[in-house]
Amino acid sequence: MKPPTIAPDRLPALLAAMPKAELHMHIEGSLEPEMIFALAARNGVALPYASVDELRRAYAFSDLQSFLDIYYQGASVLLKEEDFYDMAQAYLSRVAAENIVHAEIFFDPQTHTARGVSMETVIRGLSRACADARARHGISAALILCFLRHLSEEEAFETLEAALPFREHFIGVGLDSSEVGHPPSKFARVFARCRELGLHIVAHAGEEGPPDYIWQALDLLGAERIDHGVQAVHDAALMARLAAERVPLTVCPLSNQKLRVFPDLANHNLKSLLDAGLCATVNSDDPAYFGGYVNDNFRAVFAATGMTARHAWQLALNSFEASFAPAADQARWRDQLGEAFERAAAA
Ligand SMILES: Nc1ncnc2[nH]cnc12
Ligand SMILES: [Zn+2]
Repeated sequence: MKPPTIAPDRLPALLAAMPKAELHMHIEGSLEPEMIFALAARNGVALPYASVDELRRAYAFSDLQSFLDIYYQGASVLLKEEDFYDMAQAYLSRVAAENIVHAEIFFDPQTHTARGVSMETVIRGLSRACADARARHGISAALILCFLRHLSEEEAFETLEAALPFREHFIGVGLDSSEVGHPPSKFARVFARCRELGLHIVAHAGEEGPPDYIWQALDLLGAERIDHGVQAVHDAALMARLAAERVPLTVCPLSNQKLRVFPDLANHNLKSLLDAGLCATVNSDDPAYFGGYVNDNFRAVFAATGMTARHAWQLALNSFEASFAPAADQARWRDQLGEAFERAAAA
C-alpha cells in the first residue's frame, strides 16, 4: 500500500498521531529528574545535587561515557519493586498518549544487582507495569535484558543465570553501556547460550564504535537488530548487507545529537539510511536525559532534515516490521497507520 498525499503543513500533527513502535529505550533512561528526587526521598538515598534544576543542569554531555556516569548515578534511587513499577508505569502511560502501540524496553539488571537489589525485585516491578499498561492503555510492552559491556563476560553469564527463573518475563537480550574498547566479540559465548535458550538477540553497535562492531554483532552474536548502527554509513559492504537482509537499525536522533555523534540534527544520517533501503526506525534511547520521547525525536529530526510524509510512513512500517511482536499485531498496526494517514489527508 502507498501512503496518501499529505500536505506538508499536516506532517507534524501526523507524526504525533500515527501509530508506531518504540524498540530502543532504556527504562532507567526514562527517570525524570523529578522522579529521581521523589524516589530518593522515599528511599532515603542521598543525591549529590541540591535540586531538580541543579540535576538537570548536569545533563550537558560530551560523549557516551559522560552521559553514562550520570545515568548510573540516577538509577541508584531504585531499590524496591514499587520503584521499578512506578518508573515503567510512568513511561508507558506517557508514550501510550503519544500513539506508541508497542514498546520493547531495555533494562540493565547489573546496575541494580551490584547495589544489592535482587533480580526478582527488578523484573517483577517492570513486568507488572507492562501487564498493567496493556490492560489500562492497550499498549503492548515487552522487556529485553541488557548486559553491561564494560563488565566481564563471566558477569554476563552470572546475570543470565540469575534471570532465568524469570525467563517468561523477558523476550530477549541486548548489549549496552561503554562501547569503544568493549567489542561484541567479548560476549560471543554468552550470546550463544542466549540463542540456545530461544531469546531474541539485539546489540548496541556503531553508536560511537566502528562498523566492525556491527559486523561482529551480526556474525558473532547473531543480532537480529542493531541498536544505533549509524556508523554503518562508513562501510559500503556493510550497508549493502544491512539493506539486503533488512537488518533493522534502531536509530535515536536526539541521543545522537546530545552525545555528539553528529554535530547537529541537520547532519544526521537517518534520511540517507532510509533512502539506501535500510530498515531504520526512530527511538528515544534515554528520553529523560536527551530532551524528548519518541514524538519529540520525530518532530526534531523531520524539521532538521526535511524528510517527508513518505519517510514517516516508512519509519512507522519499519518499526512494526523490526519488532518482535506477532504478525497479527503488526498487521493490525499497519491498518491503523493507513487510517491515520487517511485522516490526515482528509483534514
Ligand atoms: N545510548 C546508550 N548507549 C549505550 N548504552 C546505553 N545505556 C543507556 N543508554 C545507552
Ligand atoms: Zn541505547
